[in-house]
Amino acid sequence: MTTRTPLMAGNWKMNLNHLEAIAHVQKLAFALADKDYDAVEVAVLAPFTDLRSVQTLVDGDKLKIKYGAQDISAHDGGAYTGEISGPMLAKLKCTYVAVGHSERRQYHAETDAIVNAKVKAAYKHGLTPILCVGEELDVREAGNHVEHTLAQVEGGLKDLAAEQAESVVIAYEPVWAIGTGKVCGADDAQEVCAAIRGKLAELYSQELADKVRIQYGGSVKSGNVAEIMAKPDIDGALVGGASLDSDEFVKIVRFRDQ
Ligand SMILES: O=C(CO)COP(=O)(O)O
Repeated sequence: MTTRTPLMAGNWKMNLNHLEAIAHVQKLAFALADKDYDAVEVAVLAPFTDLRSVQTLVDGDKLKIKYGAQDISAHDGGAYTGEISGPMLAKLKCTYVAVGHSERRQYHAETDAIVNAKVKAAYKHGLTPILCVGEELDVREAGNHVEHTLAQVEGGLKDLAAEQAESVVIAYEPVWAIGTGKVCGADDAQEVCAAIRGKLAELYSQELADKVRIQYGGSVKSGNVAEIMAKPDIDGALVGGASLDSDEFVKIVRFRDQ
């Protein structure tokens, strides 16, 4: 049985300017410094305009906090107004990049083919994609949530070699639980996360599936994180709203202390 280090990542979405980002990361670093948090990996997914400031702080103070972006262009460079490329993110030493977040799928019409191209762009430039998947409410109500989510996993990883896929992070984020306060029950989240691991075993191997970290995201808070993290196939959380409050995010990172 492989041991997977939990990954607790804050997705700031379109919040915190670069000055607020510096203050926020400083608070996180201070609050996490008094105790060894090696057992949990902590990351922030910041707006593009914050990344240089976050990099300077993390490098300068040798912080263990990892950082990354919330999107990546499928293209390496050129006439793509408003886009940010993999080489640009790599130059800023980003570790992670979220790909296929439901808000990108919904508001920017990202299809599985686009998401797949972005996953490949991330690997091409040494970034680890956090591939976001999950169903809308009507899909869950129709009982098709597992099938729908697994199709997104398969589409996102299409033609990806095992050497790459073994380091992917998959975030299961049921759309109806995002920003709504409606957390998916821990057993329901486990059901889908276990199915995702099963799909990875089918696509690659059980050994690879056992290595991949699968996060849950959707209204995660300090009050529900321990129950979610107790599930065998859930290896971390992708936290939106609650990651903007440094005290609350620190409590989430320290879910084991509860
Ligand atoms: O979308 C999310 C993280 O990517 C979840 O957002 P909330 O934690 O605000 O529900």
